[in-house]
Amino acid sequence: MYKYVVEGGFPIKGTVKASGNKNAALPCIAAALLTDEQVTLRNIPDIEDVDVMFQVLTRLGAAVIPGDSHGEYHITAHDIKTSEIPVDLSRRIRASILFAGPMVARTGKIILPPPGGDVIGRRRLDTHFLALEALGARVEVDGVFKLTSNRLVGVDLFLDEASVTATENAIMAAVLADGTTVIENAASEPHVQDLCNMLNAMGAGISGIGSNILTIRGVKKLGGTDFAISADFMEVGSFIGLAAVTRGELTITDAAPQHLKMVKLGMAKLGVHWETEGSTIHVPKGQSLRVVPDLGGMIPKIDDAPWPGFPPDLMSIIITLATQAEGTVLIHEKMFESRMFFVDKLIGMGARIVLCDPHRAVISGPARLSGSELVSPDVRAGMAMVIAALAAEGQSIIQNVYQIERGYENLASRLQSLGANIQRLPTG
Ligand SMILES: CC(=O)N[C@H]1[C@@H](OP(=O)(O)OP(=O)(O)OC[C@H]2O[C@@H](n3ccc(=O)[nH]c3=O)[C@H](O)[C@@H]2O)O[C@H](CO)[C@@H](O)[C@@H]1O
Ligand SMILES: C=C(OP(=O)(O)O)C(=O)O
Repeated sequence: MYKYVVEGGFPIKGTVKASGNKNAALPCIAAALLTDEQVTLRNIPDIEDVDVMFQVLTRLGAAVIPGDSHGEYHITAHDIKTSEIPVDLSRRIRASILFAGPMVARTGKIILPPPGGDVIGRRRLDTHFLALEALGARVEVDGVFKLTSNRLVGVDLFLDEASVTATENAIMAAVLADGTTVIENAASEPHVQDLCNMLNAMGAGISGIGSNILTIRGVKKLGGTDFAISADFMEVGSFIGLAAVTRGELTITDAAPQHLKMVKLGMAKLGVHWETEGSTIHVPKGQSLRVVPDLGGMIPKIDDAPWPGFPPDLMSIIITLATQAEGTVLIHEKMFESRMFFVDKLIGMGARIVLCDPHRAVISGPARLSGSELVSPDVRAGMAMVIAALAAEGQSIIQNVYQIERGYENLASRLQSLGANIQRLPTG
């Protein structure tokens, strides 16, 4: 168990390379189960969630061998020895649900203890099972989820919500089904697109990638591939937020700016700007953060939505940013029920926030923040606390950093290389 000890109040400065997208790496790792040939994945981030996914793959019988370069892994799922996902691993991450689609498609069976993950509200799994049932899987729920199937058959699916991981599970089952599947109201985030592109490189027949209607022509067999994960736009957005609140100067390379169009619009409402050159983003120093009112001087709103809307995983970051911007803004988190509760910690540091209900907060800034004792409830609130601590005067101690490091690669050392005063120390 580790904690961060942070001395705030200093601008960050330097260059950082964006890591691979966690939410793309996780389904792509699970998708390696869909073939008995070798799959090489590149740009896989070195984070806790990936480590757990690899442990599950290994327990299922796959070989996972690190390659020569950072983030490169060779995975071969030649023989799958068991259909049971170990309970200790399943409950550590939400993404363990991503084994459902590939295991049912490849072996016709999975026994999956309830997945774990962030404490950000009820996280329904209904869409996953409705989709897999429609494709021909039998679902039994008895403490664990047991899915079995003799044959998956292509079907027309209209998802009851554009769930990211449910779409990914449906895709991974449909690629090996008999016939054609059409998924309407599909999620289309960059990570869903990465998964589809990887599967097509393995021989799958997916069209409509990037839209909310996917057509999947089932094939008999998939082969190996060599595929690079795209940049983590949640990490990039977090680093931009950090540079802006500390009035620092930051260059982010390999940042996939094409994934940040709505983030740019959202952050511009708080006066944050950056420049783009190719795949590099440059955040200029000393930005004056100021809320830009809507027409007629009205209070603006920043709200999240499925892609291409403002990403829910950056709401905690933008809340912290808003505490440092002059003016008033409404933040409306529509997708998760409990993601906003961490704002009481920011209020404790001096932020001026009215939490209207679990989904809406009115924030007036700028507020002077003071260092505090904090516990990270989830990966993004944890990162938001790190950002607040680096903007605050004095020392903060952040506990439960496991919940941050499951999504941010080598965070403390990368922040140190940007001049941040942050130490990662054992608790106790
Ligand atoms: C491993 C992974 O990829 N995790 C991501 C994935 O989780 P995950 O796939 O679990 O999230 P879902 O897309 O299923 O749903 C997220 C939340 O949004 C709500 N919802 C969803 C779709 C919709 O049209 N309307 C709506 O309100 C759901 O009820 C739920 O509360 O997508 C989430 C939403 O981008 C991200 O926060 C997670 O980081
Ligand atoms: C909620 C998140 O992750 P997960 O779905 O893996 O819990 C996140 O990345 O913000």
